[in-house]
Amino acid sequence: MSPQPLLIALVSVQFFVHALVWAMTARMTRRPRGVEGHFALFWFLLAAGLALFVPPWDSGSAPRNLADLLIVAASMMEHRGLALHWGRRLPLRNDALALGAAAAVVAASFLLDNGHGVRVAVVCVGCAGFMLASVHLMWRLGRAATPIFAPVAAAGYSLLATALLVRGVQALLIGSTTKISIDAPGHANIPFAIAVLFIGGLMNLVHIRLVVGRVLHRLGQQAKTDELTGALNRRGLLLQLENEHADALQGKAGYALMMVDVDHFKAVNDQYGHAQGDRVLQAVSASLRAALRGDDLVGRWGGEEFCVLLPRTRLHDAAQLAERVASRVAASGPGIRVTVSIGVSEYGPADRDLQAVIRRADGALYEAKEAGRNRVVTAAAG
Ligand SMILES: Nc1nc2c(ncn2[C@@H]2O[C@H](COP(=O)(O)OP(=O)(O)OP(=O)(O)O)[C@@H](O)[C@H]2O)c(=O)[nH]1
Repeated sequence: MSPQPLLIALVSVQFFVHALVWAMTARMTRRPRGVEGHFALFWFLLAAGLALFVPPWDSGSAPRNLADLLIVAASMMEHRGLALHWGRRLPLRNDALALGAAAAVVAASFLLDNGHGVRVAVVCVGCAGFMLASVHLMWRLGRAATPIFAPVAAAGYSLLATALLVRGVQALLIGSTTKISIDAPGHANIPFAIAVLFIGGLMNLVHIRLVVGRVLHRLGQQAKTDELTGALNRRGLLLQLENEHADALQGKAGYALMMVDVDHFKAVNDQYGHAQGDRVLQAVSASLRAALRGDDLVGRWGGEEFCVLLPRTRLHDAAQLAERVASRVAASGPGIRVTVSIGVSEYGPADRDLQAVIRRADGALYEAKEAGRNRVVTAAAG
């Protein structure tokens, strides 16, 4: 056996292993139709396509036509996976049409015995087309989330697509006399097989980077979000507060804080039950967000207490916003009506640490409760 089929067999086994790993990932994440499932299918189709090149059949035989189609279908699955990653749901019809067109050309070349050149051109142009569509996605949608990775991956895919297009045109022009392809009969093109292995490894790295990045991003979001209300949790809001405070200490614009506490919430729970209480908390959180401005951040501070960060806001304006919040909550919903008490404070130049600003808002909230609830109390910076 010449080293060529052996090398192709090794590359194919390697790609089957990639397929297995992605299939396991899709199973673990329960996303068989998600990005992971698409990548599993991509690697499987590619590995199966390559496996068909291993036996030393003559170029133009049916298995090789099938291999070409499998490789084009693999590119389609990869493109669909990448599109899903960036939140695009592609109409399957378009891809099926592209694949159908490729199948028709391959079948025609097979029936007319037009041989090697046309088939190679179909594979190259088909794969390059899907790759260029992926480049478009990476550039348009991926850059915002990963400003370095997406352009680098897009550049890599563009290079590969260009090489494939050049090869496709060349195969058409030179026809079956070309000796570059892995299935050129009797031709041991070891560097080509090694290049396929190497490029495959890089593509798998792209897939791993995308999926791991997304999982980490989702975990990061979950760690900062309150599950019940969808607002930031205490940790998430504290991180933002610390940033805002650090900016204020460096002389940038100050900020104001609101501590918002639902009045007599224990009575709501006692009277209507915990589940209804939960719904009231969700409604209060939604009212807070609806009453505030785009930059303001709402966090659930604990239990039935919310904290709101108002960047670049002075005490007077914060107090007006707090009145708006209180009336919005009191007027909200056809369900159980509740009121809130609000303590407001602002950053002052003497506040070396964030806790001082929080303590003042807490103190003002306590005063609002003491004064009879359903009101706003402000605490000026010392
Ligand atoms: N349903 C529900 N209740 C909660 C949750 N977290 C805390 N609570 C309840 O919120 C209530 C808070 O009661 P208190 O601290 O006495 O305050 P309050 O009844 O609102 O009285 P004031 O604040 O003084 O007006 C307790 O009964 C807690 O069990 C939650 O996630 N869901």
